[in-house]
Amino acid sequence: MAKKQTPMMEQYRAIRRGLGADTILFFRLGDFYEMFFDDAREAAGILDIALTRRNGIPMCGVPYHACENYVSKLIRAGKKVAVCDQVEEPSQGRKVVAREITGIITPGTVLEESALESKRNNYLAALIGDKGRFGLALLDLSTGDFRVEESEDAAAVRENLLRYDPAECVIPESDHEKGRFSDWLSGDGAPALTPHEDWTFEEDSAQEFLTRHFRTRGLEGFGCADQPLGLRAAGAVLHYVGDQLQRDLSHVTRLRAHHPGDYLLLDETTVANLELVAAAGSARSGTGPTLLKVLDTTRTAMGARLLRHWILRPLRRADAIERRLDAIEAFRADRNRLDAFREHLREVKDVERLAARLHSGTGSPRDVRALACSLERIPELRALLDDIGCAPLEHLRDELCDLPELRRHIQRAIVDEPPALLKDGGVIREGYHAELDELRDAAGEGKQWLADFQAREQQRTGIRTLKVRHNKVFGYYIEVTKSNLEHVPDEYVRKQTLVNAERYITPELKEYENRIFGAQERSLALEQELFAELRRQVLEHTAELQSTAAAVAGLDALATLAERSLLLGYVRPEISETDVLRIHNGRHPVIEQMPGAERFVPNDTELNQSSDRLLIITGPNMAGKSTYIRQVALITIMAHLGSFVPAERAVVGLTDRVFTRIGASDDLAGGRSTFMVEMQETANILNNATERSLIVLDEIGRGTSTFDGISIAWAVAEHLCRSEPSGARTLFATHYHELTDLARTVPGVRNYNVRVRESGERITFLRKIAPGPADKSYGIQVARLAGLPPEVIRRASEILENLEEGEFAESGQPRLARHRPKSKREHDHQIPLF
Ligand SMILES: Nc1ncnc2c1ncn2[C@@H]1O[C@H](COP(=O)(O)OP(=O)(O)OP(=O)(O)O)[C@@H](O)[C@H]1O
Repeated sequence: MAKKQTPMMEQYRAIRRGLGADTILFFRLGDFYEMFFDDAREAAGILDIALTRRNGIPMCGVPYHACENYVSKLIRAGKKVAVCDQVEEPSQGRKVVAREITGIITPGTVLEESALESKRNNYLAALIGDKGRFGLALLDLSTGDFRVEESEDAAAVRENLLRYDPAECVIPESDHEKGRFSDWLSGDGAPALTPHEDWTFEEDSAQEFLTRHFRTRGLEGFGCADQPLGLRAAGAVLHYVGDQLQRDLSHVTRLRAHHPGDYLLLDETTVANLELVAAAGSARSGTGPTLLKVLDTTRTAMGARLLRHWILRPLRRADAIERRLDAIEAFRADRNRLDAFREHLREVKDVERLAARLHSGTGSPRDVRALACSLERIPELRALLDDIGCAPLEHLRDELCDLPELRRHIQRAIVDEPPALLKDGGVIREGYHAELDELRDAAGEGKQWLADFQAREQQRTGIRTLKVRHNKVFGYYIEVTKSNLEHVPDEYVRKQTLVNAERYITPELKEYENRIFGAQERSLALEQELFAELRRQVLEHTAELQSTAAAVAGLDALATLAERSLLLGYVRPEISETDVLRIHNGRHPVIEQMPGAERFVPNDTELNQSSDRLLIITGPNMAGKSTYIRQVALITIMAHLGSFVPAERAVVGLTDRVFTRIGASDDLAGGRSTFMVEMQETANILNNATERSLIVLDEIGRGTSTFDGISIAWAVAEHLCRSEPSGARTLFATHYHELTDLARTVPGVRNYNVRVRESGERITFLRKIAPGPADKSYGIQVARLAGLPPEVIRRASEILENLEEGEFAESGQPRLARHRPKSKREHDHQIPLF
């Protein structure tokens, strides 16, 4: 386009040039934020708004007063939004009004309520790798949660990063250029990537940023001394958020060190396979049943976030697990107390995010009011824990602060139901501030005066339809319809002529108008001042509010687990330092809750390293093999997160990782076939399992030819049992009956089958696990149950018989075409290979 640019477009381009391709520039023009060029094309699609053209330039826009929802939508789509405002009043003679970027909102730093999910954290991550070690920092700006961890185990760091599911990840610029970490941070639901200057990740810079932020002399007090890389990542986070984005960080008061060894590691596949927080095939917040859904009856958003976190990061230290179990036990001991406690929790709002919003300056009068209402519940919560006699709960109780003076102050200051926006006024309660009351009286009297004035003028002029009205241009005026014009007094000053009426003012009216407006304006300004002061007072208590929020979250999660355990019939697991996993009458926590499902049949499990190391589970299709092996994994995970478990008794040895290889799924987008995915997952397990791991394998080798499949499955099973130091405890569900022979040759292998009862052509699923291999597959019976047409079933039976009788052609292929006389048995044994 050879057209000369307008000065405004030049200004736009100059500002846009400084921003990355993943950022959309909101450019303020009058009452709109406009987007141009590629920004406009992309945003119009995401926001579902019209894309137009002016002078050939693609553009779209959103009204400035409603921009929050649009920003939230873009952020949820993984975009960053730079807001560019006019920073001076337009004046004559100026070609273009000055504009500047006044804020950048990114997926990892957004605080707008509409962009956040109340029941999950919103993390900004930073990642750095150096000399074979990796450091990770995670900040949830919406709550103030800030943590670091470090490890030389790249896979563990990657898995942990994914567990936190960050919305955005900061990495050093040079790593980004080299494409480092790209395989960690790509794919569906991957975080927005933010390359950030290398020097901010250096040790010296990190030291400076962290000590400056936390106002400490050194970093020793954080207990992160052994995590220099974690601290470097944390430094970069502080620089990015505080210095580059200029966001308030004063509510980030703690940095916590996490040691990957303290947690049971769950990889991405396992989290998905076991449907811990999202149902199979569903997006991030899918709708199907999950473990989280069964367990989450939390009463507060803080509790919900914590419980989710516990499920994704179960513990690995017995003392920490026992503390949670003790707390649940104590809650369970008194059902009335538990119910009352949970009832009070209902009234506690999201104190953590309220405090963060107030820090960022976006907190509304309703937020402050909600804070006071929440604080009001604290004394009752504390009282309910007074004689509970359980150290972990007493510890949490002592962290609860009700800040009575602050609470009373807020209640005195703010009306019961404040408006959403401060600028609407009516936020501060009557009687709180004498001057405000006077101003409001003056404004109120003014309004009364207007009513009286109208009545008086009607009377005086005899014009019954005379009205005192108001608009933005003239302020207050008197309106008289055309038919009454002859009665208009001389002192009325005409301001405007309409088709049917004339508009007038009088000096008296104007004088009162000034009084009313003056009083209204001053009272609004005063309200804002008073509110700002109140907010300052709230912020002085940030530390107490945060510790209260953390304690409420913990208490809510524990009380929830107690309530669930009572309602769903769970027992306290016995945590063992040994390698045993012994479950008596265990159940699948999710399947047993499915509405309309058959009554769940409980089953036992015995796994240990010495004698029952690898269980081969055979049985017909649909018998319940997958359900059984998942249930064992889920019970193990539940015990580690400190929950009671669905069983009559469970002894759970401490476990370092749970691996799963379940089902077949193509990764078409990633260009990997079913079999390739399966083998890569298996390789990951064989390479990383330790003698402390639990492995759940469902149908290995199904994605290839039968003989290849059996051979691979056999070798994998042998390897798992034999190789040292691995020898993880394994559950192996399979249709390959050949594998049951492993029990004869490899020590530690045990056969189990899921029993069915056969009566004639019918089979009944008993859902019971019994020692020994299954005798046959019943594939055809299950196919009949599924409704395959009778002729297909008949023909399959026939082919099966041919196969069983060794009807092979010289080529080695079964003579499938051969038909048998009708009188022959139609349904019989399948060869185990089927
Ligand atoms: N112990 C049980 N009690 C009650 N119902 C069960 C039990 N185990 C499984 N089921 C039900 O049986 C269905 C089939 O179970 P599952 O998928 O585990 O079978 P499978 O043996 O793995 O089958 P396939 O070999 O075809 O994959 C489940 O969806 C569940 O509803």
